[in-house]
Amino acid sequence: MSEIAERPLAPLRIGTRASPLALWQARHFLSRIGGFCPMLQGDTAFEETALSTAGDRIQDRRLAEIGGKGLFAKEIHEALLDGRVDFAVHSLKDLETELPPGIVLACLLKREDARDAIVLGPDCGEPTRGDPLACLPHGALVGTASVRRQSQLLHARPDLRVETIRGNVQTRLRRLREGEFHATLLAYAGLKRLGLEAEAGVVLEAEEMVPAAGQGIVGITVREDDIALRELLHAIEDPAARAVAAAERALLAALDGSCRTPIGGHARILMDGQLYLTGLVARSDGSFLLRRRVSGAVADAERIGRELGDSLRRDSPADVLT
Ligand SMILES: NCc1[nH]cc(CCC(=O)O)c1CC(=O)O
Repeated sequence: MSEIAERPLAPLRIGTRASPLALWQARHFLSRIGGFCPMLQGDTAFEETALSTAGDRIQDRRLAEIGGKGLFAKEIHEALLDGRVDFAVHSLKDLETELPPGIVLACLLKREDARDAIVLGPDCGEPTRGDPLACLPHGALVGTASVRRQSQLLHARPDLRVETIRGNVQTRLRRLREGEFHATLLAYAGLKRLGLEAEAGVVLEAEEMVPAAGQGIVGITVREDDIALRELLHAIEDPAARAVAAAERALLAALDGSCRTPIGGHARILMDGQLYLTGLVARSDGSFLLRRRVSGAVADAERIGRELGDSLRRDSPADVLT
């Protein structure tokens, strides 16, 4: 056994990004684990390390331009592998599908609402019943850095204009209030966790705006050889979150799009016990959009995801998935 593997269980060192949302998620996880394991309750059980990542430092460009999701996790993976932290808490949607050797996704927490919400600025209409996008005036400027949200918006409403806006949730809301944009789209899960759900003007159904794979799920990574911690984390994992995440992440991996490809993936387990997976591939400008829904046994989640990904890939024009 390595030195790292022989350390006592407490204090556990937790690695997280420094944003308010990341810190909320880290503390939420700590309360879950403390509730399960009395030895890990209270302030002395954990040490929190807020890690600054390249994704957080570079704020003026689209993620797609600067290298995508890996930017958030790279420094966190390194801290894990060096033994500076024992586990790391992530928004699953920001975590690449293929983790570096030696790191495993040991635990997924129960999913928060996976839908996207429209946050309306001062110049927008009131949300109405019926068409959820009707609150956006003709030609409205929508701020988002997500090609997935952009493509689906423009497909439904070609009159809209989209401009890149990044930064954490609070920064985006401030810029919206200052009148830089008519509206922005954010994950409803993030708003709820920050106590900002009242900001959501309209919550879009997953069929209207297919969420990102893993949206609303918090995932915990650990070193592969940390068997004791993996067992503990396995015990608090939400099996439904594991199944839907497996389907959505297999879909994403099979599509193998670049980080510039708009891809959506959303799975649910319904009352009949079956897993339903919606996948989406689009062109950023909305001129092509393909959405497909399949279902199957929960135990086959990964295969369902892979097969849907393959089928979407087969039926998409060559320029979309390059
Ligand atoms: N890419 C940033 C990010 N990563 C996770 C969330 C929200 C929380 C979640 O999806 O679990 C957000 C903010 C957003 O997309 O509005």
